[in-house]
Amino acid sequence: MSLLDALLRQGALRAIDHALAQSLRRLDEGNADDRVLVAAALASAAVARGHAGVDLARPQLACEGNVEWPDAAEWADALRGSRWVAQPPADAAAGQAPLAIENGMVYLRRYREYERRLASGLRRIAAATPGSSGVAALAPLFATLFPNARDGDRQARAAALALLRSLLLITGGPGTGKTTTITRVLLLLLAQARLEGRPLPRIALAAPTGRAAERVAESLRAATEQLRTLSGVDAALCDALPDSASTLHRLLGTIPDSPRFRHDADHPLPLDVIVVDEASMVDLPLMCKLVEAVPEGARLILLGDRDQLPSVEAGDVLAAITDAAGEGETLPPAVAATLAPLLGEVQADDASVGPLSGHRVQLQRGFRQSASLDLAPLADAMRGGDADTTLQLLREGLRGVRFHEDVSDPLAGAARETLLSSWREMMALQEPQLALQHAARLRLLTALRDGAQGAGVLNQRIEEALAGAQRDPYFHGRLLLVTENSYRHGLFNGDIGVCQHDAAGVPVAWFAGGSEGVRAFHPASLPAHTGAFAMTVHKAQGSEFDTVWLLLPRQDARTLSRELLYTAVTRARRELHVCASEDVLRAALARHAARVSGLASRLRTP
Ligand SMILES: Nc1ncnc2c1ncn2[C@@H]1O[C@H](COP(=O)(O)OP(=O)(O)OP(=O)(O)O)[C@@H](O)[C@H]1O
Repeated sequence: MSLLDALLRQGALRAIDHALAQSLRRLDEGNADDRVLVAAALASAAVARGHAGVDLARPQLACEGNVEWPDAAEWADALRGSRWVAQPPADAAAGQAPLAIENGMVYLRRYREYERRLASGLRRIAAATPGSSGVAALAPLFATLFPNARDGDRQARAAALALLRSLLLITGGPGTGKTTTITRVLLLLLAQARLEGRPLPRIALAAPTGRAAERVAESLRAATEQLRTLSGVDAALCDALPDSASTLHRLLGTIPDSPRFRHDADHPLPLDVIVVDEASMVDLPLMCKLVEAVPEGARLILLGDRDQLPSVEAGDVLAAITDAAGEGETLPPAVAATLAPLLGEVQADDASVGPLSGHRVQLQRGFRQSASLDLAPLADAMRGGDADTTLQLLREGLRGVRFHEDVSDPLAGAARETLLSSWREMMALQEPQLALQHAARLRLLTALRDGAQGAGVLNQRIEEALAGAQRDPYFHGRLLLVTENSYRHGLFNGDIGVCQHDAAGVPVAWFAGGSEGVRAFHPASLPAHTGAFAMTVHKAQGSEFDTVWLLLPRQDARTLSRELLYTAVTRARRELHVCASEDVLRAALARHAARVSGLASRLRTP
């Protein structure tokens, strides 16, 4: 039996992966090399698992078939001999063949092109260097904004570097001050333009989801209010800071029924500074399209936490870019000299390892300390995959963290009433705004979408417990999660709403936003949505809740990883409950959600 047929029989391939291989087989009139067909099916399967392509040395990452895989070198030779497989030089387009092979990876042509175009776009932006002549003149304002600049303050380093870089990555965990820093960067750029008599830069702030956009805008407004309290900061410049953020899709301008956007390389964004928050959630195609739409001479600043889950779609783009940019511990000597009026003496060396080195600053100190939750040691242990420390911390107890060891159903037993009573409180509210605020208090997060411990079943059980088996599908107090973007409604994947019945008993779905703070929709007119009392960790990315209950599955599952755990626990603001067994925690922490991608190596090439 051929390898392709064996994989199909084992159910290891999706119908669509198999269909691609079959179409090549038919075109070759039955003479096709089985290894080429399997590579085609795996390249397609790989994308569905978030990889840019299939690594021939690690095919099991794309598909879990129980087969003997071909030797990687011989497999690559067979592919190079096929008319279906292009072997383009690194910087050249792949031509018309449906597959491309490069550095031991086989790609569907489109994804190889996204990767190549993204790498070339990022190198283009990184290579443009804004003038450094006005830097010293900013020293007084800089010292006001960053009083600890000369003591190695990372936020100050990031802000200073932003003045000299067109491409900058500011990475850091929750509460390390990414938004605070970017607000000050934007103020400095406005002040610089003012000092030099130039028009003020046109600035846009964007995020991959509507919820993440709302959150960053909220933090930016708070950071701006803080700036107004500093003496020496011009209120007119504060007024010129952005006070809203949009989704990346909206920024780029969706075209109905088209994967293209209104803004692209031929119609670049009419902007000078583009800031993208939660960049870890941006996938390969979207990041490629964004970067191509950045006009010549404009700045692109990416903010994110590289230890969080990568995007659901093909990518892990932020991780690849940060890998290529290096740790950013030191500055190149010329940059350090230029920034000396702002930062004092900074460690410098010229161990430049590629076009992106010196374009990243990692913020390290967490500022959002909660009096009730001591999360940092646990988040650090999970991020590093340290299972012993994680278990020890969970068992010994940290402030605000409870470990429900071996509990696999928080809706049974002692926890049930704790969870339900909070939601019942929300159901008793009549004010949509208050109910939406209450909704952010508690969330049950699960690693799985399907099955008994999946978000779907958990929601059904919670809804039944709250409103009965014969419940109105839009009962008063039901939480809703939007699962697709709808520009018509202004509702986006990940938005949370609450149903309430008006005085006449008519159900209305309320969402945050609009001039009044809340917007009303008829439930029947909503875009695709589900219940939201429980949700997957993936869907919770970009949101925070006062109390998080994290449920891990009874058995290890492929979706579990240290990134998933880290993302889940860092959603909690005040209280975290973890329901898991030791075995599953260990298995999850041993796994990386890393994605196969050639982007980092493309970005290291000068
Ligand atoms: N240098 C600082 N000194 C004191 N407080 C700070 C400093 N930087 C940030 N903060 C405070 O820490 C909190 C978190 O900051 P901020 O929202 O900028 O972090 P973030 O990294 O953007 O967080 P998120 O994880 O939500 O994206 C805010 O309350 C902010 O005022």
